[in-house]
Amino acid sequence: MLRVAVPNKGALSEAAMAMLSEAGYVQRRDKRELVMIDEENDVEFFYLRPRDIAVYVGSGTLDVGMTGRDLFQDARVDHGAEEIMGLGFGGSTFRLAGPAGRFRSAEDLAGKRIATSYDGLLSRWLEDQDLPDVEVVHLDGAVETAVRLGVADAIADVVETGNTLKAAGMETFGEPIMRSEAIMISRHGERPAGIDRVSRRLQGVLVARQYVMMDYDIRREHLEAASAITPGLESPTISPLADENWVAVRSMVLAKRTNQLMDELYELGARAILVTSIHACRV
Ligand SMILES: Nc1ncnc2c1ncn2[C@@H]1O[C@H](COP(=O)(O)OP(=O)(O)OP(=O)(O)O)[C@@H](O)[C@H]1O
Ligand SMILES: O=P(O)(O)OC[C@H]1O[C@H](OP(=O)(O)OP(=O)(O)O)[C@H](O)[C@@H]1O
Ligand SMILES: [Mg+2]
Repeated sequence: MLRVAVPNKGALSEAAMAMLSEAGYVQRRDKRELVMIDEENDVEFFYLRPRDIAVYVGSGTLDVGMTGRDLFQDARVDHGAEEIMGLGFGGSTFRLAGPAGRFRSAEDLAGKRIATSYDGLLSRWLEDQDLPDVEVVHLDGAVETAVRLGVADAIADVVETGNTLKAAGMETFGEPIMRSEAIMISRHGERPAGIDRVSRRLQGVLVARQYVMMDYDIRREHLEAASAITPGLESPTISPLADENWVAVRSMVLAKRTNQLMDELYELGARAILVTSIHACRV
């Protein structure tokens, strides 16, 4: 049975469970359940702190897990586990910040104290910088308050909307240290049985969320131009119509481009343009 780690709380938890449900897996209904066996799919889910998931997978105790890329790199278990796919949610940046107007670039950090909950990530970044005498101050959370309370001069933290920083009178400076999203990690070495099936299912969810199905009729002489507008993932499906001067075309397109593509196709002469959502798919 494949053993999969899922975030039990925090920013990634609900989206991770929603994605697994969409991929056809049974998820826990009660927050107190720590393990959930999905007999039919031969998978066992363990609900764990997202920060600990890299440790379980990295040590080989669990086969795969969902966590944040920033948390994975922070755990420094890169020899034990590897990222196998991005999951398209939980996006954030990991950035330096300080009191508004105090720092202009990372170079201004020489001799300063930086508070963070991600010491592994910050220390690794510092190793590549030429910044003498920087002290890393570990805090468990709410690091935005560290400067006001005098335990640090700057912070390095997760920034999504930036609202938390703003409310604390802080602003970011320098380039982001990293860009993160939820990822799937797998233990190194021999690929656990069943892992390809799980990742194919999740890939299917990602595609079903991003794409829609577009159908339209077009005169044969415009088919080539229309196919160039909607090339599909592999190539569009072309079906004959009763009127042999016309064909029906079916193609997957990016949902966010739907209206733009319909405009272009209409102007080319396409008619009866229909868009339907994709409930599930395997690509
Ligand atoms: N707005 C956000 N706030 C916090 N984390 C976010 C946000 N958006 C995405 N994330 C991601 O969620 C993960 C952090 O999750 P979580 O907040 O559960 O961890 P934590 O801060 O270590 O735990 P806790 O807050 O329970 O102490 C990281 O991968 C982070 O990049
Ligand atoms: O840019 P924003 O959208 O405001 O989000 C980022 C904030 O959210 C996280 O805190 P969290 O809620 O996890 O609390 P914590 O600091 O105690 O971990 C993170 O540490 C930032 O404080
Ligand atoms: Mg947090």
